Formats: sequence, C-alpha cells, structure tokens
Amino acid sequence: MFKPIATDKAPAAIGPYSQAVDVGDVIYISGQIPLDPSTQEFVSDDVKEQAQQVMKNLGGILEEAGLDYSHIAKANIYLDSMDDFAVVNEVYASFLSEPYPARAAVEVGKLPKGAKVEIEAIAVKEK
Ligand SMILES: CC(=[NH2+])C(=O)[O-]
Repeated sequence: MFKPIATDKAPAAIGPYSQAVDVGDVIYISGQIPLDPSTQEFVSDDVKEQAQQVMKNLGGILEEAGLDYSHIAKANIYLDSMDDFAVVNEVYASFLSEPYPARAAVEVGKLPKGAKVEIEAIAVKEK
C-alpha cells in the first residue's frame, strides 16, 4: 500500500512531492517549512515562530492520518544556522513528550524559500 496524504491542515506541496505518504504501518511526512496553510506564506521571519509553524504543520498532517505527535519515531531537523539550535529545541520539545523520537539536527546551506528551519518526520501507527 502506498497512499498519499493530502490535507489543508498543512501547506500544499511547493514541488513534486506529497505532503506525506502512508505505506501501511509507517507514514513518511515531507519536510515542513513555516508556511501558513491558509496563505502559503511564511508566518514570520522569527525562527521561534517559524519552528512553531513547522511543528503545527507536522501536527496537521499527523491529524489527517489519525495520529498525533506521540507517533513520531524519527525526525530530521534542518537549520539555516546552528545558532538557532537552542530555540528550535525549545519549541520542538514543547510539542512532544518523552520518550522523544530519534532525531538528527543539521545546519544546511539553504532551505526552500529561505526558511530558517525545516523538519521532516517518520511516524508509526502502532506505538
Ligand atoms: C519543502 C519540501 N519539503 C521540499 O521538498 O521542497
């Protein structure tokens, strides 16, 4: 089974990808950037507000799949600057509870549309 997930609770794709793909027990969620789903514009230039929107976008996709943040098994965080590591960690932690997902966090050269943060996630239906 390979089922794309589409929802207006998260931004529309800005390229040739699905918001998420359900492959049975696992959902692969595409990298979310801080676009407001209702406008397809960035919510803010502020990294904290950007990280909050990114997490909300992930939440919208999880909700569409009938899941929540506790189903995330792995996340990858991409930062425009590692100087934002602490503030993004703070926001990220505020949406999650222990046991936290496995994770990687890396600084990259550039993110789509000049975002300061992008997060992708893999969620599992059976915890
Ligand atoms: C934003 C995003 N996920 C992409 O692949 O461009």
